[in-house]
Amino acid sequence: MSGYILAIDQGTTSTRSMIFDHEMHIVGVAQQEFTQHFPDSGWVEHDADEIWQSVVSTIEKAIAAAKIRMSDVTAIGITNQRETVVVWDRATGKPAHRAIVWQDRRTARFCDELKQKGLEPLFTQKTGLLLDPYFSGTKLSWLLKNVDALKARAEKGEICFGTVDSWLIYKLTGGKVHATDATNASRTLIYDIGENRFDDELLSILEIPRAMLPEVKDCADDFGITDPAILGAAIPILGVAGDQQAAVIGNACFEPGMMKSTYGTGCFALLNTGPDRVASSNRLLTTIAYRMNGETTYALEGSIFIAGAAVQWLRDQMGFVKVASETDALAGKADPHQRVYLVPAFTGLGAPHWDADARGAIFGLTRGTGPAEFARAVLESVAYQTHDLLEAMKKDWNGSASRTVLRVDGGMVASDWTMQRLADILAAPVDRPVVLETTVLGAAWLAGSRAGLWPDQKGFAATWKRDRRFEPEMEAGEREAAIVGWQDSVSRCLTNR
Ligand SMILES: Nc1ncnc2c1ncn2[C@@H]1O[C@H](COP(=O)(O)OP(=O)(O)O)[C@@H](O)[C@H]1O
Ligand SMILES: O=P(O)(O)OC[C@H](O)CO
Repeated sequence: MSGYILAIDQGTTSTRSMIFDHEMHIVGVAQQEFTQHFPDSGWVEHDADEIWQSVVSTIEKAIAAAKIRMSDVTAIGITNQRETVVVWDRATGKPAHRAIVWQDRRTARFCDELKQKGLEPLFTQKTGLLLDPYFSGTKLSWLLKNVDALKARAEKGEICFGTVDSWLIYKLTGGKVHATDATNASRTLIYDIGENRFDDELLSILEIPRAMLPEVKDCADDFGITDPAILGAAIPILGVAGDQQAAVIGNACFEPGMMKSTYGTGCFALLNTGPDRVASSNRLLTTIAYRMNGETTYALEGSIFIAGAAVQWLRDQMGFVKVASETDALAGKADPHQRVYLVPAFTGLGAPHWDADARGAIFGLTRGTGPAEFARAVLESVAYQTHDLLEAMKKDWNGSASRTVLRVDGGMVASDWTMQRLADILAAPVDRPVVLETTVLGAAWLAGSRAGLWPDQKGFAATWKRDRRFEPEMEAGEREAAIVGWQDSVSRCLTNR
């Protein structure tokens, strides 16, 4: 059977479009970075129009690279940076403000105020999230309070709110569809993940008009048809998921107890808990892993804000390496007798600490410490942070996570040294798949299976292939001492103890 799938991965720093053939092989790729705006300390914004242009341009280039025509594409899947807030004029499609990015901390004080009013348990019980600026709700509330006339216009239905997926669906369909999927909705802080609907009580607390919200659909669903005036063909959009959830799907973590961890800019570990909505007692998030055929599958999530970004810091700010891949060999040369720890709290700490005011620090420096020890500390910090997440997951989920093999993906898993250290620190095997582009594969599978072109869930899971399993090799005493040193370092950085 012929027919191609176009998958769009709209990430935090770049947009990627990929064309897959009917055998699920990648036959065309295009990637484009776009501008990061930092208008104030802790603020991060994107130009939604620039994002849209990057999507159109990478689609065209990917189509050209695959040597096909747009009309050869059977269906489109979209995956995206989550939580980022876009508001636009329903009639003209013009953004009403720059998008406020998930990393933006401007609503930290507002979150504190809501916590002081004792509202966090209510938000957590309904949304599975915490009152942290990371999520969309308080950012949207900020826009409604600070952009002239926005609230009045939103109440009249003239303004649309959406995460980046909604924005792209709206643009691709020529303004005909204002929708999102359940995974993206589950990150907004206004969506009740048990009832599967936006919640009036939370909307009222955050003063968000219902008239501006998108329709929420399953991940494999009908999200409209592209406007031929834009891409030259009318193609159905059949799959949508937030990028970390798409990685769960792409890594075929369909069974309860299966877990993936993605190492890109940040690191996000998700444990499939099946139809059970597990409430965390250890500051993890409860979120929607996917919703298919109206049935919700939940996950426990641990979110780490800085993973590969620390490697970029080593390269760009410290100048210790020229390219990220050099860190692998450099870390291997580090003096085994020095115990140097980097706590990469550059933008605060995420799970399980949720300390927006914590800042990074390095411990254990000696006269002999050099670039190799820094490189090792950077790569190890990823392993230690994952360890902390998994410990929290074990406590939350009857110890079952301890029996799980971790499936990994993302740019950083190319580093063998990091993957070996991860297995050592976790004292558990780590499986690296052949296809590292699991996020985009997940979005493609949602669309491809809905189109009847790709295998069903079981058939797709059977195609997952391991590139390499990293088995733990570190001696138990050494591991325990290393973890104690890490935990001591983290405790010295926390401001919310
Ligand atoms: N060989 C490597 N060793 C360590 N880190 C790497 C390596 N290759 C890429 N990275 C890191 O991985 C990140 C890129 O991964 P990617 O999955 O593309 O991220 P994102 O989707 O968040 O932009 C960068 O932060 C980069 O520093
Ligand atoms: O775009 P990424 O890969 O950095 O992922 C961002 C996450 O979705 C934020 O929650």
